[in-house]
Amino acid sequence: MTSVIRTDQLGMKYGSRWALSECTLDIPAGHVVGLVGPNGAGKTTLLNLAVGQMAPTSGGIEVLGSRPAARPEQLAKVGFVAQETPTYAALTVAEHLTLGARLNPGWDQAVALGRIRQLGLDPAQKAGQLSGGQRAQLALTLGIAKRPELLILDEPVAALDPLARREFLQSLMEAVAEHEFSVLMSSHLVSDLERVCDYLVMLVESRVRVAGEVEELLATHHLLSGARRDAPPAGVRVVSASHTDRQTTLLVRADTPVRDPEWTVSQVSLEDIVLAYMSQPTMEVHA
Ligand SMILES: Nc1ncnc2c1ncn2[C@@H]1O[C@H](COP(=O)(O)OP(=O)(O)OP(=O)(O)O)[C@@H](O)[C@H]1O
Repeated sequence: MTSVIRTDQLGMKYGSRWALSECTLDIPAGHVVGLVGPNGAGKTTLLNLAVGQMAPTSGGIEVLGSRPAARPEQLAKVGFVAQETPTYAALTVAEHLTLGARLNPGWDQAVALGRIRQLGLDPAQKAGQLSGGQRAQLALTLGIAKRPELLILDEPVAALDPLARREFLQSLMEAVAEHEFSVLMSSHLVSDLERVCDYLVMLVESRVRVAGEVEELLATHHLLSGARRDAPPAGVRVVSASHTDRQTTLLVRADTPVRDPEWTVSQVSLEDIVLAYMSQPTMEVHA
């Protein structure tokens, strides 16, 4: 299967500090990938490496089969909406589209105009006078009208209110359904990602903590509760554990169903999984 992003022991160091280390990933095409992790985990660093804005300190990265930004054809295949959805305050909406058309060989003006009309944006309005949500939608329009194979978005909804976030993600999903491109999107808002992503990559303290298809992550993680004890059931890896005087609760990864009568097994949400990995950066592994 084609990979959109493949990294091998990828590392990036600023001064003496690793912002990303030993990052090995192979993300198949055709997914909406959520990139999550606490502040400073290395998400923006990974995205900037993926768009070729900087070169890695160690290891390798391939995006759509070549080195990021290696050739104009490769640049044309990757759209990027950087953090804080950058637009030019002094340019009108229409001028942004003109600029997009000039800079991108695969530019689809019909798609761009259709989206602007659908969003109710005034082509004559300057980007500096748009609301945060409208600016984000304009930046997304530029990314989509480029007709990329992979669209990378760095925290695109961070500054938006819940309604604007929903509208933004809705437009993104409509565009994905219509044009069939892959998406890699970082966000802190796991509940939003849960609605739109079918693949998750989680970074904690500059390392990949977990990566995989959401469906598989949900199928292989469980919440176990039972009488207080220290030992988990056989064959599970404990991701996080909490105890009261009488009860133990474990979030575990298990490749086969847990059928131990001593434990009550419940389903977990993606948010439960993310929070468990975040709260226990050094995961214990039990045989
Ligand atoms: N230009 C830079 N110079 C020095 N250190 C940097 C630079 N950019 C990032 N860092 C450091 O690298 C680490 C990873 O930063 P990065 O921005 O990739 O994290 P992030 O996961 O995107 O964080 P956030 O969620 O807060 O945006 C942090 O410790 C940060 O301080």
